[in-house]
Amino acid sequence: MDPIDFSLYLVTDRALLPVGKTHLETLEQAIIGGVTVVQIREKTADTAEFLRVAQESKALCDRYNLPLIINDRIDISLAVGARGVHLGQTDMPIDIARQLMPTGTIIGISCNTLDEVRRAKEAKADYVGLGAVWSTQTKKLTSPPIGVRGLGAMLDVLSGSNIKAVAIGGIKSTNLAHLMHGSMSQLEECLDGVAVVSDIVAAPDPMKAAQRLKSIFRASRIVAAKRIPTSRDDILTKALTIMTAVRSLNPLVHQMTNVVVANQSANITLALGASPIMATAPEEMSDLSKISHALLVNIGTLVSGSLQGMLKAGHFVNTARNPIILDPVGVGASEFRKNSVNELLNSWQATVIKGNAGELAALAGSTEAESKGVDSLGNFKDPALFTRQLSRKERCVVVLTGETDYISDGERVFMLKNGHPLLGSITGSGCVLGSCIASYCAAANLLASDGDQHEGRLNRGGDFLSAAVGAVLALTVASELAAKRGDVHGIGSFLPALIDELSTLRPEAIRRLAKIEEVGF
Ligand SMILES: Cc1ncc(COP(=O)(O)OP(=O)(O)O)c(N)n1
Ligand SMILES: Cc1ncsc1CCOP(=O)(O)O
Repeated sequence: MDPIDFSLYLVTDRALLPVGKTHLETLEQAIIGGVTVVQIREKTADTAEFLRVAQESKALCDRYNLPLIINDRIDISLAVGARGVHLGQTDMPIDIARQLMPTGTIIGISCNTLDEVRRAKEAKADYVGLGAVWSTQTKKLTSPPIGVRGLGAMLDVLSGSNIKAVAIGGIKSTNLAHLMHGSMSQLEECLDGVAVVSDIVAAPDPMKAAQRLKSIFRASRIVAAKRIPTSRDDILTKALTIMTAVRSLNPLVHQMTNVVVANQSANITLALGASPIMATAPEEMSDLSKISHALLVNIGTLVSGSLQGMLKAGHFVNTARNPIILDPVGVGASEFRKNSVNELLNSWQATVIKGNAGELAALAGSTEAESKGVDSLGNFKDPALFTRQLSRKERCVVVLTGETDYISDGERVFMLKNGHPLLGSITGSGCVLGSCIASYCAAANLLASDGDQHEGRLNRGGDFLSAAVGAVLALTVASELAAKRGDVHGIGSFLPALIDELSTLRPEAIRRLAKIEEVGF
């Protein structure tokens, strides 16, 4: 028998059908739209009704040569000759189900924890349904959603096995690209498919809904496979091209930052040649995402209201395919900050995460480097390796700041040694670096060709590694030039001099002064 294509797995729910639509017409429309496998899920029907729905659905699926799976009930699956059964953790164990079902029957199981995934692997399930990823109106959840990052950890457990993995719970065309990008395993294995209920079943046009999901799924898998090779000199040249583009394109950089640094962040952004807009109200996030070119999210003085704005803003910015820079300031200082960053990263995909050793350790759940409030105490034994691993885990560029800065896209790691002690002595130097990275990423994204696979993208495919390198070089080289000036006598006179130096900084100065090396492994 042909292997099942799990790409777009429709799970039915007749209770969600719009008024006037029948189960069979919706199912047929969804199949025409591109569903690749169907599961009949009947949680309240009695046996006779479940059997009738299953038989009718099987006849329809046969007409389109599509595999049918039955939720929970081995007897109904056998009765209609379905291709398989989907079991829950408290249903029939997989080994007994195998004995009862004909050879070749597909057996899937729902998994909500890493242990459940490990057990499904041992029991040789054919596939696992991982979730719920996000909250959903379709089912009353008994445990919290696992989020895209939880999914990635589950895919790590399945690495190297033949078990297929589909995600389920709250999946819609508006969050599918983020799901596909953010959930990849450390070895870059993607989900085999997505199981969807309401986004198709409750849609006014189930055919269009299925088409849209399918096209985003396909595009996301192609985008995931792409890589841009870059050498040390290449990256410097690209970083300087982006620096020039910031001035010529004058991107609008939306910054949701903390109250301590808002003013200097706005001035530094202007000095680079970009334009700042500092706004936090959730009500204006949709409008701002249409006019801005990048978003900076800095949690330095986070309150519940601003978190809501950040959650919304990120969602709209991913949809607009613009970059998001996350600065998890002092994330290790409180449970509120930790939970908030977790929620942010499960709600949208960051393009760059920047932080000091203490912050990035807290974000990664490592105890190697500790923090005192927003300051870092100590560093990692191998900062380059840590940066690369975090970048792979979070599926974005990571900038680890310190006396030496490390920047990685999960493949390569660059080590940058520019800067002056005065930069570390003013408040918010890390935060203004976030503004620089956001401005450079905005320009890099504008420079990128949009590509044809745009539906699967969370940005235009800009070179964000070079952008981050360029931004760090701009700020640190400018700090060296500012510190040398005769009118700088301490931190009070340093900040305006830094802003001046940034506004006149030229690519040639960076090329001459840059201390950048690629770290080999
Ligand atoms: C593919 C897929 N994954 C998960 C489920 C959840 O099924 P459900 O019957 O609602 O719950 P459990 O009893 O399995 O936890 C599904 N139907 N399909
Ligand atoms: C059956 C199931 N299992 C986990 S979440 C869920 C419901 C998913 O429905 P929707 O796709 O409408 O969020």
